[in-house]
Amino acid sequence: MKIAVVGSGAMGQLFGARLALGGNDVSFVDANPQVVERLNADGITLDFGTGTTSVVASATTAADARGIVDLVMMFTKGFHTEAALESIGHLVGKATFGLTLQNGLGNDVVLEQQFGSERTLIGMTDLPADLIRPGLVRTRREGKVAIGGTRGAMVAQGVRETFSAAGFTVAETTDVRVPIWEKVAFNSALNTISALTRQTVGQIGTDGGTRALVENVVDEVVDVAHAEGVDIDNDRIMSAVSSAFAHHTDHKTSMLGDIESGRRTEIDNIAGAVVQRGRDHHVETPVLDVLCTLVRSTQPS
Ligand SMILES: NC(=O)C1=CN([C@@H]2O[C@H](COP(=O)(O)OP(=O)(O)OC[C@H]3O[C@@H](n4cnc5c(N)ncnc54)[C@H](OP(=O)(O)O)[C@@H]3O)[C@@H](O)[C@H]2O)C=CC1
Ligand SMILES: CC(C)(CO)C(=O)C(=O)O
Repeated sequence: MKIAVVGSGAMGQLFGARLALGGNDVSFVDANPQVVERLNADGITLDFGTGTTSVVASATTAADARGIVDLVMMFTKGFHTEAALESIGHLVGKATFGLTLQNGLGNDVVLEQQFGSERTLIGMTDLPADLIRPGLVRTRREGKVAIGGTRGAMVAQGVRETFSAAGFTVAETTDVRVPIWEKVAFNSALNTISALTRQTVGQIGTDGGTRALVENVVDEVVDVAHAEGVDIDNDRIMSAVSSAFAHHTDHKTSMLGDIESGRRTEIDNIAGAVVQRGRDHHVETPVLDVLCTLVRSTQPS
């Protein structure tokens, strides 16, 4: 499959490298010319903790990217998706699918403007990626992806098979909104708390205070999701959280990474989007309200 990964940071490099190692024709697109240069010069090395794997990479900025692709995989931060999609319009043909596994809510709406609802694929991943430097990503093998279509799951089958063939664990799902919202619950808790306390995922798990806060946030997101008609499950979310505490011990969440680098966070795409939907449904989210306010006041304006 001919795939353009748009946004070649931690996750773009992880997924693009694994899909390339799986035999796909992957090109990387990024807004930062220095990232492009490093990827072309050094390729990408994935450090799984138990060993490393390397692959050559072909990267460009959007303006230099050429050729219609089968799949555009979005891995910018949520607030950059619209501009990034506009810049790669020339790679999109009538048969091109768009896929987002970005965190947060509302990514489907942005992709549908470019690909139409028939060709928009949405989903989630709980694989972690830490960008040590462009071309070196620390990650883990434990984790999965879930992929579905905004207009039903059938159209997603071919893309799911491509991911399976590249060695990803692809979760079975009848309603892809469920894993997306369950991941939003997970991120609303772990990403905000890590961003504010500067703790790694493992440290949040060993601190009784932050562990309790995680449970409060998850309860609130579950209430909002149920009000939206999405049947997410508190026990399943807490089990994913426990697994991250055990396996993703040293991982700094992407929101903590952003705070440490003085960059804007995805607070409005993740926890802020839940608060907004809570308001729409008259569901109170007092803990999330406080966390959102604190993260917003911590990030650069
Ligand atoms: N890191 C993780 O462990 C996980 C992250 N996610 C989600 O995946 C998504 C990506 O996260 P992550 O990889 O960590 O983010 P990064 O910030 O590492 O990577 C995003 C990349 O996109 C680039 N970019 C910005 N604007 C554009 C544009 N217009 N066109 C092309 N590229 C652009 C950025 O450049 P610049 O830096 O110059 O802005 C950066 O290189 C987020 O939604 C995140 O929540 C999901 C699961 C796990
Ligand atoms: C914590 C993690 C890795 C969950 O998989 C994540 O989604 C993030 O860092 O944004």
